[in-house]
Amino acid sequence: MEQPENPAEQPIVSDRVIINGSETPLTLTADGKLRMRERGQRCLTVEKEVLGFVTEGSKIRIRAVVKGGGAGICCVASKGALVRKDFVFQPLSNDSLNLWSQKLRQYIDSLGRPKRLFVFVNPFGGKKSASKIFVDHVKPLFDDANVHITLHETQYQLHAKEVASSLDLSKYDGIVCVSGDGILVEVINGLLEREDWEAAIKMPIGVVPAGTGNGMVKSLLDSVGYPCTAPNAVLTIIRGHKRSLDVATILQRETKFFSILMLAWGLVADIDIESEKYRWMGSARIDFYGLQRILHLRQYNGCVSFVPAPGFETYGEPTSYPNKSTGKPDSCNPSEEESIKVRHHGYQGPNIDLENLEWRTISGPFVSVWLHNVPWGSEGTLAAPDAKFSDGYLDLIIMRDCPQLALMSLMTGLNDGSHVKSPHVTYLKVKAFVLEPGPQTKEPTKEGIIDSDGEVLARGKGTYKCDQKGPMAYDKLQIAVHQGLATLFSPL
Ligand SMILES: Nc1ncnc2c1ncn2[C@@H]1O[C@H](COP(=O)(O)OP(=O)(O)OP(=O)(O)O)[C@@H](O)[C@H]1O
Repeated sequence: MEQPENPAEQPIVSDRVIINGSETPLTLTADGKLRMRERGQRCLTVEKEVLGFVTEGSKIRIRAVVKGGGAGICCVASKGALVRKDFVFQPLSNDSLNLWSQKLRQYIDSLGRPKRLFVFVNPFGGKKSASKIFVDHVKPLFDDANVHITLHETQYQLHAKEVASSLDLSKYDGIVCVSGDGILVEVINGLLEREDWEAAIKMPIGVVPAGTGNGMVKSLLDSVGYPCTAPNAVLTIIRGHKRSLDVATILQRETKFFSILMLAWGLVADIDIESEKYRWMGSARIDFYGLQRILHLRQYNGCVSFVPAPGFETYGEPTSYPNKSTGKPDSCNPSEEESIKVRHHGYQGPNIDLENLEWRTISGPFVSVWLHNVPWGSEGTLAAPDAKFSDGYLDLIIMRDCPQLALMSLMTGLNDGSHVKSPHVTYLKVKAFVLEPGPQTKEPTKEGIIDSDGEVLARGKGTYKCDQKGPMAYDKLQIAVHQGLATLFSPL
């Protein structure tokens, strides 16, 4: 037989086997291609298409996912629905069976895929469909890939954070959240409050979309053109590729919160949080309440300061570090038990000398101030089209003023990211940020809401449900980014 010149195409094992009753050559090459000649040449890319395999007596069953439609399984395109398909072959001898089994195992093991996963399922997230998604998609695919899973259903708010803060991580190769972004944020915060946070935060985390806001998994899958579906998310985790993710530390005096998605103040926060009173409308509540907010547009006094990323140094006016005195007492400080007090054993935020950086400032009034770590805020909101997972910067989207009609068309541009091109929008990247929120311009007795990753951080005076204080006061807060601190399972 002619030997290929390319070392990647060298056979690891090659033998005649029986497929569908006929004897045929089967080869596994060093580049992980499984080539079979059964009614024409066929080829499976192990890395992409093979979930796992089992030996059944004298046969080997390969569990794979291939592009739907049957034909052309060679080199499956990255887009398009994948379907589960088994390929069964029978080696001609016991020695051959053992060799195939050994070489396939070795090849799959060399891919560094996770074998033991801790899986959170939030049965109450989104449309309460996480348990069904787990049974229909998550468990079957992990079983096919021989991944051992430890299931944990969250029973109350902050349960996932509590578990992540004390979990024996040596038993797992990753943590999976079958949920929305809320559980993912809890897990990150739980890992970072551990004494061993430096090792703990390296634990890869996967997300399977099952919430209302699935911005992180949408951002991951969309970055390679995959639709945001549960099977695509599970396949991503099985394949075991990883990427790092920036983590932003939001700090206000004694209180901190670790954010991986966004921070909003003004219009976006008001729509997100105040529209909760229309929850009975389903997802239409955002459009309905958004329109109301635009028709009765609010502007907020205040000021934002930031350390711009290279290339954005001309935005705003120069200023000095605006958060030198963080110890000042505050009359509207939240109660003890509501505060996320600084924990001296956990992660304390990035080690950046903020005082000696070049700060710039923009003064209000503002319609909206929005910071984003990843492109998608939810499955339908491409909030920050240029955001990168681990560039060490947050994308800052500011709107100071905007005519109502322009604002309406701008809001519809949120689903394709075109809003950032509007002349009413300032779009830049920052390394650190200080927000000094003020009251509404037309109603100075009323303040606003600050929202991060779906959590209300602060509710100012006269806001919706302002008797329920958030963990922070409606006052100056600081954000600094730690480049690539967390790790996610990612398609590439
Ligand atoms: N058993 C439970 N009952 C009530 N709330 C829970 C439970 N388990 C988790 N939670 C809370 O549900 C919140 C939302 O979780 P999840 O990430 O699944 O969805 P989401 O898209 O962020 O939010 P939404 O609830 O709007 O779907 C989390 O903040 C979490 O603390």
